[in-house]
Amino acid sequence: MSLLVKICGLTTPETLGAALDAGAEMVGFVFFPPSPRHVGLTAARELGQQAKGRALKVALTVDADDATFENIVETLRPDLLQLHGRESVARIRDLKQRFGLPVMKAIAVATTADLVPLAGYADVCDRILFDARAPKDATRPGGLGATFDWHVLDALALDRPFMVSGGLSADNVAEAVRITRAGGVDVSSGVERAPGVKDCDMIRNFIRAARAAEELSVQ
Ligand SMILES: O=C(O)c1ccccc1N[C@@H]1O[C@H](COP(=O)(O)O)[C@@H](O)[C@H]1O
Repeated sequence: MSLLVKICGLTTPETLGAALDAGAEMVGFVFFPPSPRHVGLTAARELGQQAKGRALKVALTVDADDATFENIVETLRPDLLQLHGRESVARIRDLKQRFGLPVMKAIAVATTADLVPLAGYADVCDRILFDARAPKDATRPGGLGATFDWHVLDALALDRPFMVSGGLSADNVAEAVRITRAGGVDVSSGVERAPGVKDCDMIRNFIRAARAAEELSVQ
């Protein structure tokens, strides 16, 4: 199966256009006010219209309430909800029932102990995202450009599609795919000039590097 590439934290028509033109399968929009990539609802509506039918639109939230989800669903019309907080299995079940959308749960990883809750989440989620665990004093649980030890996933047995993220860039994406055997990769900081400032060339380079990794892995 081909590798899915997700470019996350897009905030402008130009950078979204670069991701779409370069063939990203998923484009992510961050709805988390403390993030430098946070998008308001008006921008989300416009970016959503631009991406419609060209890539899956992913709404990233962190422990959001129902009213926030209602606004996001109404404006962005997401194809996938990425839950990047401490959402419980019960909360995810409720969200899936309420909005009828597939869910990708982010699991914060530093050691193999972080994989313990996975079984419960795998039961209810459509996809899992393994991301680097943020430091305790971080202002956000992701989007920090930090990697984790990909070998933590060595013994992974998961009956759900999964992606990896955390500090990926054009320079390390091939190695991340080789070690984790992930079906998808997700990047934000690694295609930015400064936090929240995406760079079109870096987006294109990342997607090119991910495609090269894909070719190596099928040989
Ligand atoms: O991007 C953010 O600001 C963000 C905020 C809150 C939760 C997650 C966030 N980003 C996601 O984190 C991973 C890894 O990002 P990076 O490539 O290391 O910068 C990715 O899924 C981002 O979309």
